[in-house]
Amino acid sequence: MGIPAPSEVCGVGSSLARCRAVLRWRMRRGMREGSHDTREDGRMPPLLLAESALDARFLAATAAAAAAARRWVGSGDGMAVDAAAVAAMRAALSGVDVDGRVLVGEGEKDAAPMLHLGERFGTGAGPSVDLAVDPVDGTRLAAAGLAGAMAVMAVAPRGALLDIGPAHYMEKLVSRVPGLRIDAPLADAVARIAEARGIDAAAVRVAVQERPRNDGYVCAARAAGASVELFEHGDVERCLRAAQAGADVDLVVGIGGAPEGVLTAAGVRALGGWMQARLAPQGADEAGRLAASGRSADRVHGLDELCGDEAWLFLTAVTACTVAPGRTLQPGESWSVAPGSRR
Ligand SMILES: O=P(O)(O)OC[C@H]1O[C@](O)(COP(=O)(O)O)[C@@H](O)[C@@H]1O
Repeated sequence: MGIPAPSEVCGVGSSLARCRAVLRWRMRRGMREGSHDTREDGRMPPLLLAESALDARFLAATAAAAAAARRWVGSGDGMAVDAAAVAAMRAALSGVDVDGRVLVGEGEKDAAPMLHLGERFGTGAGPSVDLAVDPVDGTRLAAAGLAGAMAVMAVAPRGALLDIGPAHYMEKLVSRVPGLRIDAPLADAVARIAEARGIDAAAVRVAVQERPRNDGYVCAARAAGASVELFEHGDVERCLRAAQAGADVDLVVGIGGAPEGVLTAAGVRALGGWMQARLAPQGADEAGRLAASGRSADRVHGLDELCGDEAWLFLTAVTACTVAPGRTLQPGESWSVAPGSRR
């Protein structure tokens, strides 16, 4: 693993101290300013978004999407929520000084307006980046005027994000406690969390998206003695919380959206959390497309494969979102997590 980039959680703009830290870091890594060439070892150079204020541009893109979507909060019209967010996000991304590619997007799954897979964005100047994006995670929450909707994206060096291809669904396990295995009985995870926190299994809080496909996780968590929170939408918000100490949730587990899984990984990694995932096709069509694309639903992906170690997460609340213990973003408020923000 490389030397972690100096970074901070939240906020647009760089402090003088942060700029000095970036310079020191770059000198240690021996990098030339503005260089995006492949290094001698064949790896891409680090993605230094903050030093060129590109982080602010990406955060502005989620802010623009959220602002446009807010017009439709409570309207009952989820398509309008998504369409407004997508148009605003696309416009905001067009002028960013990157050679950008949408690698992971959502629209096809819900037949919603979308940023297309493979779509290019940016001016072409600057670093080559890949994007995992959900213009609004929690579209139906926003349409119903409920909390938990956000405009969100992960940005990483080209090739660093897991290319999920035609996958729509993914099994996820997210926690603050390292070493949990998605292919082990859920009782093991509950026991390890209880041990790590010095609490009884009954005090371990597991969040599961309420879907028939997730009934088995609910039964297993309850059988292990844990307490289960069922939620309707918005697994990104809960996964981010589960990755942080002191949160109201210890573990998020179950099958949810695959794109959300990839962009969640960027935040989980940067916050020092733990995540494993595997593609989980729902139905023969998705399974067939996955197999035809050469992807396996058996393979367990850790954070290295999901997002690498240089991915950023950017988000803006469409409706109120609690992204960290004691940190509720009000509509329009933004938050970013830079690589190495571990705390
Ligand atoms: O609603 P489905 O099809 O079960 O998919 C689950 C996914 O949908 C969501 O609940 C909402 O996502 P969108 O608002 O982007 O549609 C995600 O949080 C979750 O990962």
